[in-house]
Amino acid sequence: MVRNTPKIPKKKEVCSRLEAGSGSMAYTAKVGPSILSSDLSQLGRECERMMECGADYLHLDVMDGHFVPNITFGHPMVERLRRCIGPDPFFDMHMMVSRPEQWVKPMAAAGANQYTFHLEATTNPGSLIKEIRESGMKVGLAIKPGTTVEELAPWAGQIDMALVMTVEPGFGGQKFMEDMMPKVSWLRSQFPSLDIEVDGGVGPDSIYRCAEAGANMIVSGSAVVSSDDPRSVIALLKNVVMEAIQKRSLDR
Ligand SMILES: O=C(CO)[C@@H](O)[C@H](O)COP(=O)(O)O
Ligand SMILES: [Fe+2]
Repeated sequence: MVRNTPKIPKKKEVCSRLEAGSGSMAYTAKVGPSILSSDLSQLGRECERMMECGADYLHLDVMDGHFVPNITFGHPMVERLRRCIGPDPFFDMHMMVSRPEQWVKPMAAAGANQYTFHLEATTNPGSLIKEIRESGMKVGLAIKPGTTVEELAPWAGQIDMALVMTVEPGFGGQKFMEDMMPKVSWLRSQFPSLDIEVDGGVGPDSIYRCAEAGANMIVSGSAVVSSDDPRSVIALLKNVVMEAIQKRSLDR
């Protein structure tokens, strides 16, 4: 797919943009359960349960049966969920869809907070980023395991979050791909203030590698949702990431 790419921004440019935007260079540890593995007939209740157990945000997986071989839900469900759960929980929409441009406005109207699209799904990331921002949402940019991090880098100065997939998108409950960690480390070294999310097979066994590599936004589906004690799993994931962030700041 031919993509219109800008030059890779220098570290300093990204930092000053983020400093200007947020007043701080610090990124924080956040855990966002993916509700894909939960009982979707009880979506509202499941989301409330996750927030009560200490989730920082909710990661909502939208699949269109075309970009990935699975179907979940779309903006009408998100709108209902927003009404049911209230204005506070942050909705990170993971848009595994072939035409991400199509759903920006409907998702914004439905109450989404962040629109994370796949780089592989568009020929014009720049105009999509602009449109998402103009719709009042934060911008996330995701890459599948086969996409290099260098392809994402030119956009890093314009996005709020980079999502490094640690499984092939489409299904929950898959095995964590440790060989994606160099992508996270590279992004963290080049863009020290960027929010970096990992998604797929992340749980108590794999969190140490994610945290050490530099991920700070942790999506966890089956490990959290299917646990007898989701509160403890969320707390563990968050603590491991917080400690890694602290260590990194002391090493600087
Ligand atoms: O986007 C996806 C899968 O495509 C993820 O959000 C998964 O749903 C996470 O679930 P686990 O792999 O943690 O079970
Ligand atoms: Fe996801």
